[in-house]
Amino acid sequence: MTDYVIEAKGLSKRFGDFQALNGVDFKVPLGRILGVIGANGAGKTTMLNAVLGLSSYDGELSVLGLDPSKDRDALMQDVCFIADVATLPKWMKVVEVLDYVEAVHPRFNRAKAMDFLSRTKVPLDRKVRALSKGMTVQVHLAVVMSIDAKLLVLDEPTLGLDIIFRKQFYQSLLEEYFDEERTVIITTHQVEEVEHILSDVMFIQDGNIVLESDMDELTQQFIEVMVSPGKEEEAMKLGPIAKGSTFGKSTCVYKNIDRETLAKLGETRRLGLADIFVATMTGEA
Ligand SMILES: Nc1ncnc2c1ncn2[C@@H]1O[C@H](COP(=O)(O)OP(=O)(O)OP(=O)(O)O)[C@@H](O)[C@H]1O
Repeated sequence: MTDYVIEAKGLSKRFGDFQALNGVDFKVPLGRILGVIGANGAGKTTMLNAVLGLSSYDGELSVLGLDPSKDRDALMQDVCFIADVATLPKWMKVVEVLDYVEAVHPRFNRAKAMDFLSRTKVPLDRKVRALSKGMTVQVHLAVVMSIDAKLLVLDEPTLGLDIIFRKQFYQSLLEEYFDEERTVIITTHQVEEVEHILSDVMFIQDGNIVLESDMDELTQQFIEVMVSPGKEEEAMKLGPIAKGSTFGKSTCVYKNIDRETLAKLGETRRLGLADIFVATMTGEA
């Protein structure tokens, strides 16, 4: 077994003429919660599908020491995932879904799933077909969170869920599911809701990884300055990575420039993940 849960080298995916993933290299260590952030169509799902052995790819890829393109069955013993299109058999009642998973998956903990569902309004005797969109996702999450897996991949897991459940979900993911023996990968556009649980982050743009960092390090690196009148020229000389304006004052975002230097230009503040993402991708503060 390698030290990394995932190791990718030159990982590529092409759909006809279109290069969806462009020879990316990355490593994901054990015991981390990685957020994969990118605009629509950036290549997040394409990357996760390769990791899960759901699609072919070029390049080298090892997941839990296995080759996902060849060893998918073995891999699925230790990997659990929820795709951005949550699908469950529509003809089954919720309780039958639990019966089914219990019968086929040796590491499924039914009591845990029941506990999870007891915090929702999902009726166990209702057919999946008759559940609301959010309830279907809740059932799906209850199932995957109750399987003892080494790698959990969540592609837009909270799509269609109300804000209260979304908060509860991420809280229980952190407090009840996650431990240092597991690794979780999450993609979501609701960056503000996950940033407090992430240990690492990866930004993807047009099939390339444009940033990879430890969360703590990342938030230390970026500082926004609301530039005081008369300091604009000085501010530009320090090479901001993004510019904008707030209340008629210009704002600049800097990467890796110490706070004391920047404080001479105006009021400074650290940025959240969403702002760092926008500044990095668009050059706008
Ligand atoms: N089966 C396919 N055939 C052709 N092109 C595809 C296919 N699947 C994905 N693509 C293209 O690859 C690119 C990356 O898609 P992907 O689904 O990985 O994006 P994403 O980052 O997950 O986006 P979103 O946030 O919108 O879900 C897109 O341009 C998409 O149209």
